[in-house]
Amino acid sequence: MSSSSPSSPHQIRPHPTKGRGLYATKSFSPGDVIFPFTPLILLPTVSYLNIVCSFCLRPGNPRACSRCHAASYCDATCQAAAWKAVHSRECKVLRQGIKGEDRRRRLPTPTRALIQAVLRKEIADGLEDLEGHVLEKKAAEDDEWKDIEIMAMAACAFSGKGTAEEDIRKATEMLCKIQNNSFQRFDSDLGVIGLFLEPTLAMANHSCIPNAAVQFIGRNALLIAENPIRAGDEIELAYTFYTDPLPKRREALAHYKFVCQCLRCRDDLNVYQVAAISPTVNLNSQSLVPDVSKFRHHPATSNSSKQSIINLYGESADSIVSNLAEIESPSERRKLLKSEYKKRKALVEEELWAVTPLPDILFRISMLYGEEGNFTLALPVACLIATACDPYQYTSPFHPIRLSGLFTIANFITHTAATTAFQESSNTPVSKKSTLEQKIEQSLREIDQVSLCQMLLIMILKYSPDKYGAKMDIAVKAQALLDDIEKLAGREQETSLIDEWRRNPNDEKSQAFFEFAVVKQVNALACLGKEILERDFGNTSV
Ligand SMILES: C[S@@+](CC[C@H](N)C(=O)[O-])C[C@H]1O[C@@H](n2cnc3c(N)ncnc32)[C@H](O)[C@@H]1O
Repeated sequence: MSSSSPSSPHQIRPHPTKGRGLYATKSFSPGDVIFPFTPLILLPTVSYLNIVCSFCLRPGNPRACSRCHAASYCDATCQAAAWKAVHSRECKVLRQGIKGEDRRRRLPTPTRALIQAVLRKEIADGLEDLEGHVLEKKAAEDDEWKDIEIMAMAACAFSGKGTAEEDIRKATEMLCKIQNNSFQRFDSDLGVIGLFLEPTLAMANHSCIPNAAVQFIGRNALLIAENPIRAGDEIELAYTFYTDPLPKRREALAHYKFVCQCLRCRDDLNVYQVAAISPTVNLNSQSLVPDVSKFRHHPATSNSSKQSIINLYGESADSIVSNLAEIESPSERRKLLKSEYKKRKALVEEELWAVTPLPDILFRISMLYGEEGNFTLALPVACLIATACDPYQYTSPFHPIRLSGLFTIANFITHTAATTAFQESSNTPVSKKSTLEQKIEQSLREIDQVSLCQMLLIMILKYSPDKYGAKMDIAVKAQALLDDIEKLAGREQETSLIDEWRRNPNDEKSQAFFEFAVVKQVNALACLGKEILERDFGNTSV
């Protein structure tokens, strides 16, 4: 573990109850990059070995190493860098002693990480001081320990460094440390694509109300402030989905061998109660949240009947997400989503949209409409997520999921704008008999969709971290779309208003413009999203 220099923005110190902890040595505002970390170990997970570069983890069409076929690279630069870092030794090992490419590819990710640690002294040294809870895990003698032993034996056998009792003991110890201190390397499009370990970053302890988060750019992990952090504050991250209900969080944290004592856990606070006390609520004045003052007084913060409904119907989205991943047919996925949505009818009726698993169900529904090319339905559901789910789950407008929500809306608008803007605008009012689709199309025709899309993309850039933002996937995608929009002719008036808002967002005129052009329109679409859900997923017919 690198010791912190006097100018370092973070410092490792003993913590009274959590071992050691990572502390800030200066203050940070939400969205600030505290520090960029370069990995000691970085590996794609098995299922992504052919999809992401084994060195920088960027998705694409990487070419497999012609010797071992068990690592792939974007280009010669990444391949050369990986070769120097670890692959020259790993490649030999992955080639030797086992026949058949498929088996090599299927070595579990922790075993491959362990092989790297066994082969390279620098990696083993980097793991030395980390907490692995080895004795507790060994004493449990459960399936987890049996798996650890099997993986350790496999890594020793593969690496050819000896399979004596002492070698295996050392390997189990390193594996426990790898497991207890790794991060899941997340990609905004693909989800979890790899394993990332850096010993100083690994000093950050867990909280279900974290004040910082990790975002990845290529090989590096950026530690980003989510809440205001003062010099001397402990920097805390979430090791698990902090919007899951308490029992599920406890289960997920059990293998880290501690019971979380944060306020969310201690008082079993619901998502609205945590949002109400968040120090970042006031930053939402330039966001899709229509009335920031109401935020702190959501009915579910005090109404006991709403709280009981949350306790009864709130649950983790894990099984829904994994069941959906198994189903290829969109119509079968629709059936499953319908049955899951209906099970949470009580949450819907009480408008408790931010309670897990409802946001995940809505997200999948919106993606399904998108996949089916039904963007007029996908867009309002995405607007509902961005206004009624995301701001409560992630109160900081800098949070990557908030940015991703903005991008999803902007992306759907590029489709709806193309289809609705050029249709003849009908002067006949929308009668009660009009289908919901007609009503939405009519609403879309009344919106300046291009300006809305442009402003959402500008918001993404504004909320991306200053120095590194331009390299983040989401900011790169937003900038590319923005460049296309800026090429459109005949938008001088709109462009001048948007430029003025961009320069002086807090100016009264700019605020009114933002309220009208963005907040009002997205929230109106979100209301239509509720009607869509009721019609397609809430009724009784399948
Ligand atoms: C990634 S390490 C964090 C650094 C660790 N505190 C150390 O001294 O090495 C994870 C371990 O830290 C401890 N830990 C993390 N968060 C904690 C919390 N909220 N309460 C108690 N212990 C915690 C647990 O022992 C856990 O297995």
